[in-house]
Amino acid sequence: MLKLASFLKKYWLPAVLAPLFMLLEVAMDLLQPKMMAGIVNEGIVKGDLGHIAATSPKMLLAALVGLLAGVGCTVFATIASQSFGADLRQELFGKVQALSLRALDKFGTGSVVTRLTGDITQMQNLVLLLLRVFARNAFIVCGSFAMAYSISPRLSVILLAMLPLLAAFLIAITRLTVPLFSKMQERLDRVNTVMQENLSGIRVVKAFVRSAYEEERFGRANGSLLQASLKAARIAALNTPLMSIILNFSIVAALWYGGLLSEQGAMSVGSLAAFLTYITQLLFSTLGLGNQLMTISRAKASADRINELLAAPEDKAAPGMEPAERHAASPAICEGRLTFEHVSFSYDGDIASAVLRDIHFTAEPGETIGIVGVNGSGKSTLAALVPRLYDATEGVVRIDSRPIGEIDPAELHRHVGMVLQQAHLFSGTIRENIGYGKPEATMEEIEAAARAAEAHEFIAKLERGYDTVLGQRGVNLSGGQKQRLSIARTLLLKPRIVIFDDCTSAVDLKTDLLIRKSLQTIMKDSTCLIIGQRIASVEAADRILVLEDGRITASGTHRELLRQSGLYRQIALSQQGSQQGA
Ligand SMILES: Nc1ncnc2c1ncn2[C@@H]1O[C@H](COP(=O)(O)OP(=O)(O)OP(=O)(O)O)[C@@H](O)[C@H]1O
Repeated sequence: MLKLASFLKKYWLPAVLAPLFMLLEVAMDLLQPKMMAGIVNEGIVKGDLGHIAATSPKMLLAALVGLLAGVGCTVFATIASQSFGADLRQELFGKVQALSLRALDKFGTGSVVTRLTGDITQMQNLVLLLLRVFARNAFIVCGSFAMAYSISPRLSVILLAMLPLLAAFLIAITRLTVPLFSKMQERLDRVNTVMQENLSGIRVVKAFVRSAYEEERFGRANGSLLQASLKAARIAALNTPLMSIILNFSIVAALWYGGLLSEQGAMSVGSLAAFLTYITQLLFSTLGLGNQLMTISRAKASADRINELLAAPEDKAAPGMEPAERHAASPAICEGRLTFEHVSFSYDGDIASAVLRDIHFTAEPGETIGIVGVNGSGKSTLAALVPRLYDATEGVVRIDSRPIGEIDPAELHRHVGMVLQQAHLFSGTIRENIGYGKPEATMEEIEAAARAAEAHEFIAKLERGYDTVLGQRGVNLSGGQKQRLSIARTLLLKPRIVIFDDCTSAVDLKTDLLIRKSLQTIMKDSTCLIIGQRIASVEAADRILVLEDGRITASGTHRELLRQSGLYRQIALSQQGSQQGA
């Protein structure tokens, strides 16, 4: 938890002022019983009305100062905790952007979302609590003990005897609750995952009339969260009564002794009343501290989860090289020669379960390489290694003879463009979406990229053209239109190496042909990898690689492969009818 405290450094002033104001408020509160004792002893018992008249305005002033100090504390504590939460959220979001896909796969989206929202809110609440209520209770405990001690040291020492017992109890309950709160947050991850899957796949759910099943699935996740919450709550519920027993026991002992002293005339009634007020305050504030310990336990579980995400491996970190060194050591990609040197890859890092094995080929600058293979043969995985979405488990991927691990990530991404199978668009205008990778692009550049991707025609037909606002994930476009926009987005960057990962699967064959023709012109100097289910998408490539079970089993031109590769011939024959039909 202390690691995260560094996020509070920037807001040290409000973080210091808040408890100071609270200290002032508590001091004012603690003065009241003492002044009241004076009124009882001097004013009421001795009938000194002047004393009452002189003390009353002081009590009012103390109350007013206490009130203002309380407001000040709330304002500063809110500034510090909200700013702390906002910075932590920003940092964590930045971290998520930098995380390797392997790490993201491990955490899962639901868990990342819970950490970014629920866990950070827990931490934010903790800071607010520590600066206000916890500080108040801690000051009251110390202050009321000091005041009680100033009235009767002998009586106060009895209260001290309870401390070891109380400490042992609080340590035990914290040990019990932290793992339970961690479990609660994990179950919350599951609830978020189910919710996200449902919302992003709501069309499938409706098409398959599976709402009832989805509700049941959500109910299971929700029920298991409830169970974990109740278990934690049951333990936490023991906190107050057990602490009350310990505290009340010691207070009864102090009172019994206080009564004796008063009877013997060793203690005045007013002092005994003030002493009682102080130890009652002490009792409530200690109970408050105990309850707040539950919030701290919960925040500790959240802090561990946030730290786990902050410590997760980042993308593109070349082993043994600092980013600055990498940058200095990284000349610009100039030719765009792409080499896979005996590359194998496994998603879980275990070579025994590799999905790519011994991939070895070179794509020369300006060359177009087609990659075909059945579903699951490893085509998209191979493509993902080029922009380092994943790193090769064995072997090396090189660009212009340099291992890609040594190329500055920004440089790599500037020169490697990728159009993914799933066209993912963002809410915003069409213009913003095409210009996503180059926000400074002119309208002419955007339009040229859209024309090359055969998207200009349909955009021009829209009422607001390039200023048409897309819904979340481009929901108001057809699948083929989305794919064309995502092709335009990549073409705008004019990358040296460009990968088209089956990105025209939803485009009709005629448009696919037009796109490929314009690509041949616009990308003639770039190295292209075209992954395609359709032979028509790759047949014009300079060379085609056939991928089977993660291995390259044949390589050649369309004509050569028709003769040499049984699988290629099979795929080509199976598509002949549909192509002729088109
Ligand atoms: N994120 C992932 N984690 C673990 N395994 C994965 C992941 N993505 C893909 N795989 C596995 O890797 C293998 C290759 O998948 P890949 O997506 O590269 O195939 P593909 O040839 O592109 O398939 P398709 O033609 O269906 O797109 C498959 O067996 C798949 O189950």
